[in-house]
Amino acid sequence: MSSPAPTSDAPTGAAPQGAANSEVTRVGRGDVVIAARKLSYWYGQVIGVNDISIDIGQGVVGLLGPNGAGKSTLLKCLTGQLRPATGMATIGGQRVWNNAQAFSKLGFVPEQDAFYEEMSGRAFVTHLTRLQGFSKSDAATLAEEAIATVSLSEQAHRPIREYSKGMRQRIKIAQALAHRPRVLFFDEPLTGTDPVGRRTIIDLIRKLGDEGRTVVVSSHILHEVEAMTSDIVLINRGRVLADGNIYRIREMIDEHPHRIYVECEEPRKLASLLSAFEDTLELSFTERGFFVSTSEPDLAYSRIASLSVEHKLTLRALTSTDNDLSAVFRYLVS
Ligand SMILES: Nc1ncnc2c1ncn2[C@@H]1O[C@H](COP(=O)(O)OP(=O)(O)OP(=O)(O)O)[C@@H](O)[C@H]1O
Repeated sequence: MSSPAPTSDAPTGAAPQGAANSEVTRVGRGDVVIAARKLSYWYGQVIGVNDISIDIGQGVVGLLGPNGAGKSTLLKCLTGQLRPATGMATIGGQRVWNNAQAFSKLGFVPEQDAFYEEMSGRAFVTHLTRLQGFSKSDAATLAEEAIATVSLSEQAHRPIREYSKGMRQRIKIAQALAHRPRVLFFDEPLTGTDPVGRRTIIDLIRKLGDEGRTVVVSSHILHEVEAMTSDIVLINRGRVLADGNIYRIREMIDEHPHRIYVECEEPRKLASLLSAFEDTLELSFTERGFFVSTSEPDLAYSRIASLSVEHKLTLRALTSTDNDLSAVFRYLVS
């Protein structure tokens, strides 16, 4: 599996003027690629993001915060989809808002699906690549490469309406990669994926970061972000918690029981297998699955995956609720 090589016009550049450096959160390696200064956005009276100043270099950077923290709003401001109410965002030193040139340097994987369901995956990626200004044949070649990178070549002729959730995520990733941007944004890329799809996407994101791209990934699940990077920005109520030390956060989260939601064949059987372990603190059932509280989240995730394989209990969902993370954030900001 290979991913397209980045184009040569690598965007690096000076951060915009505005805030004193002491107020600026710095993440990622090397030169500043993405910069925001005093960035704010409101939805009427509701704060989306509030006075964010950040410099982001190369590699994978996790944007971590509970639901409603402002992650999607920040990503939309950084990618030029929303015009900030105040402040500005740049990529490679170029203002992002209303700037087609900056736009062609980035790839965006949105949280929501926005597909033409009848279109094949191949046609979807090719058409969007053409919109970046490539000729028909170049767009077709680039699309094919990107589709191979996400291991969907054999399913690319099928209409998207037939795709599973994981395949939909992967075809969205292919459209973001096809024009070979140096800068990529993923909004909650693991939502609804099964354990195998999750692993594939995590590995791909890590690889893109290792290749020297700047990859910003939002998530409300620490466990997921940690699997991709230790370079993490904490965001809550529209603000960056610059003083959030990730190791301390990890300790605090470990002190709180971690709640995992599982859907599988025969949920009661899997739950009863899990109940034998000391770190399983509580089990509660829903119509289609169950919640398990554990004091050892890392262990519990791998145990659930291996027990379901061993006992042939196909997993349909394995997600973390963000209750524990919200509790830690409330503690941090109070
Ligand atoms: N279109 C909208 N209209 C009004 N308020 C909005 C809109 N989009 C987001 N908000 C509000 O802005 C705040 C930040 O939301 P945002 O979606 O950026 O957070 P998030 O961290 O991405 O959360 P989630 O993972 O739940 O999407 C929240 O209070 C949210 O309710």
